[in-house]
Amino acid sequence: MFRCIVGSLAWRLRIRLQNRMSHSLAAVCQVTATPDKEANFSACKQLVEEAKQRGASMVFLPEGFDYIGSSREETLSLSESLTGDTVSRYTQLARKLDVWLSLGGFHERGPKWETDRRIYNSHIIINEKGDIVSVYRKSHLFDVELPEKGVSLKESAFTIPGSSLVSPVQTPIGKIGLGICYDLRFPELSLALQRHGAEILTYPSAFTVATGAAHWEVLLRARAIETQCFVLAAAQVGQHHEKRSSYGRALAVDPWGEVLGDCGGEKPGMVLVEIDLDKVSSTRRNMPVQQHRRDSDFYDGVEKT
Ligand SMILES: O=C(O)CNC(=O)[C@H](CS)NC(=O)CCC(=O)C(=O)O
Repeated sequence: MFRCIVGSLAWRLRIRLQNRMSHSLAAVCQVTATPDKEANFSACKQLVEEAKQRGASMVFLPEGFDYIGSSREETLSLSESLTGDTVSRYTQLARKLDVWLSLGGFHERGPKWETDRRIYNSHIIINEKGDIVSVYRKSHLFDVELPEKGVSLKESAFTIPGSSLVSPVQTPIGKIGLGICYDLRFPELSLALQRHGAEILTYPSAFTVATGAAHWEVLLRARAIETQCFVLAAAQVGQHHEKRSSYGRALAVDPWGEVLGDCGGEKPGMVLVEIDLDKVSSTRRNMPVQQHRRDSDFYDGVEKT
C-alpha cells in the first residue's frame, strides 16, 4: 500500500516535471531566405516540423522568413497583408502541429498601400490554435552607410516605422517582449519591455556580415545582462541573392548572459534550448539592478559644471 502511494506520487511528479520541461523548450532557427517565397515556406515548414518533433513548444523564425528581395521593387511587390496567403499558411501550420510561432519580420503591406506602396516590418506571434495573438512593427529602421565595409541599406525607403511597442505576450515558455533586428541596438526598448513584464526578449534578425561580426553577440548578451531576461535571436544566414548575405549565428542567451545555443555562421538549422524561468527570478533576486535603477529624472538631469 505504502509503496503503491509512493510509487504513484513519484510517477505523478515525473509527469509534472516532464510536462514542465516539454512546455519550455524553444527552437531558435536560422534560414537562408531568397526571393522565392514558395521555397522559403517549405524550408521554414520543415524546420518547424523538426522542432515540434524534437519537443519544442515554440519556434522562432527570423526577420525576412517570408523572403529577402533583391531590389526595392521586388521587396515591395512580394509583400502581403496579414490576411494574405503566407500568414494563413503559417496559422494553419501552427494549428496542425499544436505549436506557437514567432515570425520574426514579415513584409506587411501598410494601411495606405494602394497609394503610397509602403510596408511594415512586422513580428507576428501565433498561438498553438493558429490565432495571431500579437503584431509588433519594427520601430527603428536600418538606414546605414558603412562605405568601408560595403554596407549600404535604407530600410526607410520602403518601410514605415511602427508607432509603438507592444505588451509582452504570455506564451508556454514565458512572457515574451518583441523587437526586430536593428531594434537590438536600442537598450531603451529592451528596458521598457522588461519593465512591462518581459522574461524573454526576442530579436529575429537579418544582420549584415560586417556588423554581425563586430556587434551581434556582444549586443545580444548585453541586452540579456541588462534586463536579466532570456534573449532569443533567430537569424538569416548566408547568401540570399547576388547582392546580399547575412551573418547568421542565431543565438539563445540566458539572463546571466551565458550563450545557451548558437547556430553558427554557415548554414540553416536550429538550436533547442530549455527556458527555465527560475533563472530569471534568481538572477533578479541576487542582483536586483532593476530596483537599483534611479528614476528617469536622475539620468536626464546632469549637474552643470
Ligand atoms: O530588408 C528586408 O527585406 C528585411 N529587413 C532587413 O533585413 C533589415 C532592414 S534592411 N536589416 C537590418 O535591420 C540589419 C541590421 C543590422 O545589420 C545591424 O544593426 O547591424
